[in-house]
Amino acid sequence: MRRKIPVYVISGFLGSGKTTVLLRLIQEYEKMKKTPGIILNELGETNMEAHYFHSHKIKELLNGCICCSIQDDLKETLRHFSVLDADVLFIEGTGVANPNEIKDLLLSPEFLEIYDLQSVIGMADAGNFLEYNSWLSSTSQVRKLLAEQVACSDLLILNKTDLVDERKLKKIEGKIHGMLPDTVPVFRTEYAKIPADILLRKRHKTAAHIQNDGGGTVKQAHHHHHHHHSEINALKIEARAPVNRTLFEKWFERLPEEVLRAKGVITFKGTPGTYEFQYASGKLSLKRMKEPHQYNPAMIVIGEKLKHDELLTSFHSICLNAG
Ligand SMILES: Nc1nc2c(ncn2[C@@H]2O[C@H](COP(=O)(O)OP(=O)(O)OP(=O)(O)O)[C@@H](O)[C@H]2O)c(=O)[nH]1
Repeated sequence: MRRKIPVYVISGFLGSGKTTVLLRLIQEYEKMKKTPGIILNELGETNMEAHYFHSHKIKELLNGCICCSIQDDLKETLRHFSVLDADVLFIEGTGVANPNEIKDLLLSPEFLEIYDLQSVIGMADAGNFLEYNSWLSSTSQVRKLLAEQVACSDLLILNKTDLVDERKLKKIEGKIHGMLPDTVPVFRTEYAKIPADILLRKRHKTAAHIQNDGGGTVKQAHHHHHHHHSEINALKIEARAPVNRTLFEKWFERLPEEVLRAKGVITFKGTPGTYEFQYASGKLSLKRMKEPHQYNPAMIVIGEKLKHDELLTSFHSICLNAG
């Protein structure tokens, strides 16, 4: 019989550090001379981070969430990966995915024969955790989603600890412990730096999630899952010409609060090269790209009840027409 493929599921809210930890997981497997397979799911229609993964066995599932609208695509992809020569499979859901759905699929009779779920690695963003959990500054949709993502973790990484002080970290840990069983370890990290043996350990106890019907066949436990992200969506904005850098940065400072995340690739007037950028935890970071790439400058903006027309108009007028 073929050896089961170990699988890690990476979960966590928008911008919490899932891709950062995924790149660490890939590195660890490459050190062991093993070939990782990756399933990457994005809410937006384009993956603006494809250059991180160009030499890997990767399947991108775009424009929807594998926990609901494109779950059939995930099933198809899992069938396809099972015949490929990958030593391990990493699944990164969108920042609004309910990881229970992915977990249940992996534990269903069809995939239980092929895959061996090692761990659901949950990422929490210390920079935003209290705000996203507060009824004063967040919606019930976001709060429920966060709680579900945390509760489903086999390992919880409290990331971005550089963005908050010790007092706040203790408060966040208190909340997280209240959402998790005592057996689930919580680790503080910056840029998801965590020892490999802690990260890669098999933590998922499959038996806890399945029932044996006594006749030798394994039945999936029945969960009632909820989708808490119907109002969180993505918008692609193309930058048809190089933009004024100062105005570009100002545009991010003035974004409406419903914008939770953005990422993309941009060129600036009077500056050579192409820049990749990330907007997460309310902060914009820019980095000049070293390698040649295949992108037309554009960004994916993600948020709750985004006003598409307003964002498009403001971006085009501020960035393209002025300066
Ligand atoms: N300050 C700080 N920034 C971090 C840390 N970890 C990751 N980041 C940055 O936060 C941004 C988002 O990180 P990602 O790893 O892309 O987050 P993600 O969860 O994959 O984001 P989504 O694409 O929204 O799902 C990037 O600019 C990272 O470099 C950290 O510990 N501290």
